[in-house]
Amino acid sequence: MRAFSQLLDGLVYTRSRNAKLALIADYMRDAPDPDRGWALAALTGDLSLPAVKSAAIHAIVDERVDPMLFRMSRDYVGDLAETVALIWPKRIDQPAEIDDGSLTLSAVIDRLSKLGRAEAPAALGEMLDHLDASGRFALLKLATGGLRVGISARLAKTGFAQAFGLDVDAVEEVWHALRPPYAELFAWGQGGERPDPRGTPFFRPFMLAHPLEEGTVDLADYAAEWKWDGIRVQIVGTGGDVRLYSRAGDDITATFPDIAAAAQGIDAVLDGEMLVRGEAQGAAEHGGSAASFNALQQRLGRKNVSARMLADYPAFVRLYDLLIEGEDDLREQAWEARRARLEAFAARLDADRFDVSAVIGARDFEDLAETRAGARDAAIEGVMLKRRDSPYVAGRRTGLWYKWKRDPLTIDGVMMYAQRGHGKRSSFYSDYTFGCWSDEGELLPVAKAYSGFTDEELKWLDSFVRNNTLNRFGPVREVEKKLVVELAFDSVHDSKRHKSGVAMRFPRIARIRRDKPPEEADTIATLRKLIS
Ligand SMILES: Nc1ncnc2c1ncn2[C@@H]1O[C@H](COP(=O)(O)OP(=O)(O)OP(=O)(O)O)[C@@H](O)[C@H]1O
Repeated sequence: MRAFSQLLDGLVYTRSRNAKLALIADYMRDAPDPDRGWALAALTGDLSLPAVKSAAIHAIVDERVDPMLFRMSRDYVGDLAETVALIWPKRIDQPAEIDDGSLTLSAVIDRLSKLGRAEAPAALGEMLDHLDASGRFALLKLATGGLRVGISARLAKTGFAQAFGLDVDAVEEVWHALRPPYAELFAWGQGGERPDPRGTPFFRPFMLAHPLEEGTVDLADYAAEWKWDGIRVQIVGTGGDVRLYSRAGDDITATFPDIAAAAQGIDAVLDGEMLVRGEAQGAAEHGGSAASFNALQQRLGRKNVSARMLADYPAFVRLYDLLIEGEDDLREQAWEARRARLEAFAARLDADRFDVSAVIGARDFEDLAETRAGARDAAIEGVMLKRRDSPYVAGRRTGLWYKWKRDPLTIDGVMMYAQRGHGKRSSFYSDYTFGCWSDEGELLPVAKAYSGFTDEELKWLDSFVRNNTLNRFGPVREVEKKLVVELAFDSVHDSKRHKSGVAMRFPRIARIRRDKPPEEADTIATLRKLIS
């Protein structure tokens, strides 16, 4: 437990990605089994323990900690686990160094996984008594579920891979077939056999695209498809089971039971875009019948999907690649060959739930550019270009796939609030909230933007904020409503969370409009007209 808690401490206090990786790799190399496997599960978010409710922690706190001290520290520290770890009192009969190293991470996990609700406070109290402050922090983080120490699952896997000289994508490939504490994975790292995930539906890392910055491609070498505005999904069917994986490799089968059911029985790995049926604005001309991202968003992140949801927002997948069919791994083959196999395969699937992303017919690049410029379908984000002879490779490989996004939408907003940034920007007011005018003539926030300006402009914006502050509340400054900025964004949607009723996707600053008076900034009504 001591080594694990030191690792968490290190991760909390380290900003640099490489330093974090080194900490994880060192730990993975040196810690004993099965502790390091449990640690890996905790770091990747794959450890599922019955979370101890914060009520249980409050119960032990009431019993053991001075309430005044708790309240003050909580206000100061914020996080419950961190607060309790800090102020937990030692008993008088205890030696100064409580954590003698005998309490292992595995023992803690075992204990937590069997903990009943009634016994939780006493058992936690007893464990806390045996740990130092870092250990207590680690224990309480594990107990409350979710470490939140600023690392992603991918970073944890990369650290593991680095420790044993493995390729992280190769680790990703077998990951979903294994369960914590990943004995087979560590055996592989130490020179053993690569775990064989056959018979288990498991995720393969996705092929990604580079932006087509400038220049053109020859359409004799590249095929063009629309870039659909949904979420990437991999459908894996083996041994009668079907799993759906997101871009990050998360299992999203439970969120899309309609798709999983329709894919039942396939023996293949398919790649495509999850969308929701509907007629997005202008859809018909491009094979359409997809709603905008707004509709899909209603389905995302849900575990228990009601029948109503399924009926109101029916999902379907627009397929664009076939990685594996039966025993045939097609990834080494050319895109064109895979595409032919995909079309034949998809013809056997339920047409309500699956279609194939059409190849855009264009005479040449200019013709394609014209078609792209004229595309009004709100479910389209731009164009994808795929080299006809390219294999399917994980990650972004120059020259194989390009994304060529549509020009962004723009609107003029007025700066309302500003906050300091992070890291290199922590001494600048670099994070801004912008508003547009309501029908009643009130300025309402519509977007937060922190990018799109040069270093020079940042300095200018920072001093604008400092010289035009009306009020301060906490870290936020309210500024005089007089600076107009042109905001670029990818799309705009209805939003119940914002008073303005709208939310933008990927807003950024396109231009500072010092020439424009705030009264002439755009209205929310204008913004609403751009809702897709
Ligand atoms: N026809 C298509 N072929 C491949 N990818 C597509 C297609 N239509 C939409 N996409 C989406 O585009 C993404 C490819 O772009 P990229 O590799 O840059 O990923 P990204 O970082 O998610 O990009 P972005 O944030 O620009 O959508 C895929 O992850 C996928 O979700």
